[in-house]
Amino acid sequence: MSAPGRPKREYRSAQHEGTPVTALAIDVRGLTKRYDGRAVVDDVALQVATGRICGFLGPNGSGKTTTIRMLCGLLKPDAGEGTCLGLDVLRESRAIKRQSGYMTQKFGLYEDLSIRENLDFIARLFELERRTEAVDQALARLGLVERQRQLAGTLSGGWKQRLALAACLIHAPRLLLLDEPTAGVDPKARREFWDEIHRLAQEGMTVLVSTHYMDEAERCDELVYIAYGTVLARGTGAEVVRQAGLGADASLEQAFVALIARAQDNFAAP
Ligand SMILES: Nc1ncnc2c1ncn2[C@@H]1O[C@H](COP(=O)(O)OP(=O)(O)OP(=O)(O)O)[C@@H](O)[C@H]1O
Repeated sequence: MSAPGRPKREYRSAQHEGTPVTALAIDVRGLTKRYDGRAVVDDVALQVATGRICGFLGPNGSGKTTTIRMLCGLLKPDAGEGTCLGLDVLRESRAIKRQSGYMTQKFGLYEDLSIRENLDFIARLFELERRTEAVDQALARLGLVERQRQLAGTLSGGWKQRLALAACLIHAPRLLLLDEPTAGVDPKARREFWDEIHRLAQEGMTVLVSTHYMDEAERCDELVYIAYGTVLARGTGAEVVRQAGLGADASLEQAFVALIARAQDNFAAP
């Protein structure tokens, strides 16, 4: 786990200057979403301090994507309340969307546009005033300058993820919601991606990132483990291991296996 006490600089963004920085970038409780009468997210509470990297883990279908989509205002919760970036998740979802970057599981950019054209398109959607400058900054930040004319469809998985992250950053958000951003990406590209996430957090960006990779969980400041739509454990790695009822020398993977075994007894259909 990265050092919890590391100093933070405020993530500066031209678009959101003057917006107050709240101590908790995410502060929600009771979040619930039902489909066909079944709660797929059930009374979830999440608190993430500004500038922290929170790993969001859980088995397939446990409710991570649904939770993330409720946080960024793409999905209306059936119940729950709270704030993202100090904005009400129920009433101010438009403002939350403008100040957060959401990276979906699937590459969502245009394969027949170049890297630069994709970023320019996103900048237009956000109606950015200094569009060229924003695109240039995103290209430079993610090391994409030399490839800017390359068609997105011809990029490898790792470079696609870089482009997707650049697109998330184009409007200088203060919160990143990343849904399995490195799925299927090779270890070197994953490591570089995470180095960038840490640089952003050092500048004050808050990051909620879902992942199935244990080495990525290790690189988070804190973790939330969810299954059956319910939070089973949260805290630092050591705290999660303790909550799983294991000794201090147990791994995170062992902790998750123990937590899910316990949850199966409580939640699984007979
Ligand atoms: N629009 C929908 N209609 C009906 N059920 C849905 C819908 N969206 C999600 N679900 C169900 O909600 C549950 C949680 O899905 P969700 O995608 O949030 O899980 P997840 O933890 O992100 O999974 P994964 O790790 O596989 O991405 C699943 O059982 C899924 O089938």
